[in-house]
Amino acid sequence: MRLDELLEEIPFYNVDVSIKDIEIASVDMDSRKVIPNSLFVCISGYTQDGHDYVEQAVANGASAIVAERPIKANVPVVVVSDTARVLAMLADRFYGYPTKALPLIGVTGTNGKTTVTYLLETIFNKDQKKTGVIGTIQMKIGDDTFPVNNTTPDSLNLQRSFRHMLEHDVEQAIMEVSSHALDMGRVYGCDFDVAIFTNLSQDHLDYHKDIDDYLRAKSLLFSQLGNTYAKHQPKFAVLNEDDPASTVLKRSTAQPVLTYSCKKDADVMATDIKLDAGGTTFTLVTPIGSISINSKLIGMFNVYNMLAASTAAIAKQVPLATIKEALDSITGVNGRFEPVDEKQNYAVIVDYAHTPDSLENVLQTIKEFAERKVYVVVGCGGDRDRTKRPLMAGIALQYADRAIFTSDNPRTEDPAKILDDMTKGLSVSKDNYEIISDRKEAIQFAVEQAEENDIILIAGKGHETYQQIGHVKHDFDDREVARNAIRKKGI
Ligand SMILES: CC(=O)N[C@H]1[C@@H](OP(=O)(O)OP(=O)(O)OC[C@H]2O[C@@H](n3ccc(=O)[nH]c3=O)[C@H](O)[C@@H]2O)O[C@H](CO)[C@@H](O)[C@@H]1O[C@H](C)C(=O)N[C@@H](C)C(=O)N[C@H](CCC(=O)O)C(=O)O
Ligand SMILES: Nc1ncnc2c1ncn2[C@@H]1O[C@H](COP(=O)(O)OP(=O)(O)OP(=O)(O)O)[C@@H](O)[C@H]1O
Ligand SMILES: N[C@H](CCC[C@H](N)C(=O)O)C(=O)O
Ligand SMILES: [Mg+2]
Repeated sequence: MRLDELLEEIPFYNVDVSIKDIEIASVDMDSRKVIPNSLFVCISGYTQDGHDYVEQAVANGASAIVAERPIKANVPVVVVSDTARVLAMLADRFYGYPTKALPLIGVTGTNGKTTVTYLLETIFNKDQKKTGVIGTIQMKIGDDTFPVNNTTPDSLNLQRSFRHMLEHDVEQAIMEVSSHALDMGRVYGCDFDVAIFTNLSQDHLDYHKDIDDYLRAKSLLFSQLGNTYAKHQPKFAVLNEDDPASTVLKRSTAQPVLTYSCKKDADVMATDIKLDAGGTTFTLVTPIGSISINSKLIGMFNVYNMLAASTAAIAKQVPLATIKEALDSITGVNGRFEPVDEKQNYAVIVDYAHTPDSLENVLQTIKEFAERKVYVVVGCGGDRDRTKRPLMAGIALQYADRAIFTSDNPRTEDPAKILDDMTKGLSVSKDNYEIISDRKEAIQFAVEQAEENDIILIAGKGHETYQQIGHVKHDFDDREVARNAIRKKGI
C-alpha cells in the first residue's frame, strides 16, 4: 500500500516532504523487527521511547516514520498527536479493516474473561461455526494455537491476527479485552458486535489510579461499541445486573443492553441453582424460553460465567438447545479449578485466582464442599498491584485452615518483600500459616501435610508454565510440580 493511501484517514500535521510514491510493505512499532520499506511508528512506552530508535529503524530499511515530534531522519517523518492511537488506525487500515467482515465478541471484567471466551468457543463450535479466540492462555484459530505475550495484543498484532482469522475462514472471533488494552487504545477501531461485562473488583491498581479509573477504562469497551464503521450487524452490550458497576456501563453505551442475573429481574436469569462438588444445575430463563443446564463446572462464579456466555450467544441468535448442549459438555478450562488427580485420597486443585475476589470465590466454593481441612498455597505477583497483597493473604486465612504463602512471578521485586506485604498486617496467629518462598517447596509441603479428604488449593498461576524471576521465565507448572509431589509422597 502507498504511504499517502495509508495515511488518507489519519489526522497528521503538515509535513514539508513528499509522502507520495512511497510503497509501504509493513507497519512496525519495534525497530528491531523493521524490514525494508516499513513504516516505523514511534511509541513512547512505559520503559522505553520508540522515538529513540528511529536511527535503527531507518538502518533496517524503514522508508517513513510516524512520530509525535519532528525528528531528524533521511526519510519522511509524519508528525501526529498520539502515535498509539494512530498506530491502531494504521493497523486497521493496513490489514484491510478486518473486523468489518469478522463477527467479533469482546469480554471485559476483572474475573471470568478467559472462562467466558472458552464457553463461547464451545457454544459457537456446537453451532457449526469456526471460531478464533484471543486471550490470556493463547490465540486459537480453529484447533491451531499460537503463543501470546499479553491477554490483549497490541493493535498491530491484533489486526494482523484478525486478518489471519478471516483468511482461515473464522466465522466468529471472541476475545478478552483487558483494562490495560482499553486504556492504551490497543482495541481502538475494532468493530465489536457484542461487548460482555463479567464483574468489577480490585486488581491492577498499580496501573490504574483507583477503582473508578479502572472502571472508566473498562467502560471504553461499551462507549466505543458501534462507533466504528457500520457493519449492518446489530450491537449488544451484555451486562451483569448483579454487579453495581453495570449501572455506569449501561450509561456508557448507546447500544441495546441485555442483562443477566442470578438475583434480580433481568433479560436472562439463572433460577433453581444447585451447586454441588461434582457440578452445577440451574434453569436458564431467557426471552426465547427456558432450558435446564447440567454443567460439570463448579461454583457460583461459573453460573455467572455461563449466564454471560449464554446471553451473548442468544444475542447472536444461537438456538437454546445448542447453548445447552455446549454448556452441558464442557468439563473445564485449562488451569481453572483444574484437579490434579493421581488417585490420591486428598484433592489437589490448581486455579488461576490471583485477585482478592477470585480467591474468595474459589475458596468459598471449596469450603462449602470440604469434608476436612482446606490448605491454600498462594502468592502475589511482583511489579503488580501491591494493595491486593494483604487482602489476598487475609482471605486465604479467613477460609483455609492453613495457608502456605509463597512466590508467584516475583518479576523484579524481592520475593521476601512481597511476602512481607502479604503478611505484615495479619492479626491471626502464625500457627495458621507458613511462609515458604520457593513455590516448589511450598507445594511439596502442602502435599506432605494433606491427609484423607483434605483439599489443597494451589492458586494464582493456573495454566502458566513458568515462574518469572527478574526478567527470566523459568519452566514451572503447578500441575506438574503437584503431580510429582503426590507421587513422591505415595498414594
Ligand atoms: C505496562 C504495559 O502494559 N506495557 C506494555 C507496553 O510496553 P511498553 O510501553 O513498556 O513498551 P516499551 O518496552 O517501553 O517500548 C516502547 C516502544 O519502543 C519500541 N522499542 C523498544 C526497544 C527497541 O530496541 N526498539 C523499539 O522500537 C517498542 O517496540 C515499543 O513500541 O506495550 C507492549 C507491546 O504492546 C506490551 O507487551 C507491554 O505489556 C507488558 C509486557 C505487560 O506486562 N503488560 C501487562 C501489565 C498487561 O498489559 N496485562 C494485561 C492483562 C491484564 C489482565 O489480564 O487483566 C494484558 O492485556 O496483557
Ligand atoms: N465470574 C467470576 N467471578 C469471580 N471469580 C471468577 C469468575 N470466573 C472465574 N473466577 C476466578 O478467577 C480466576 C480467573 O478466571 P479467568 O481466567 O476466567 O479470568 P480472567 O478475567 O480471564 O483473568 P485475567 O485478567 O488474569 O485474564 C479463576 O481461576 C477463578 O478462580
Ligand atoms: N493478567 C494478570 C495475571 C496475573 C497472574 C499472576 N500469576 C501474576 O503473575 O501476578 C496480570 O497481569 O496481573
Ligand atoms: Mg484472562
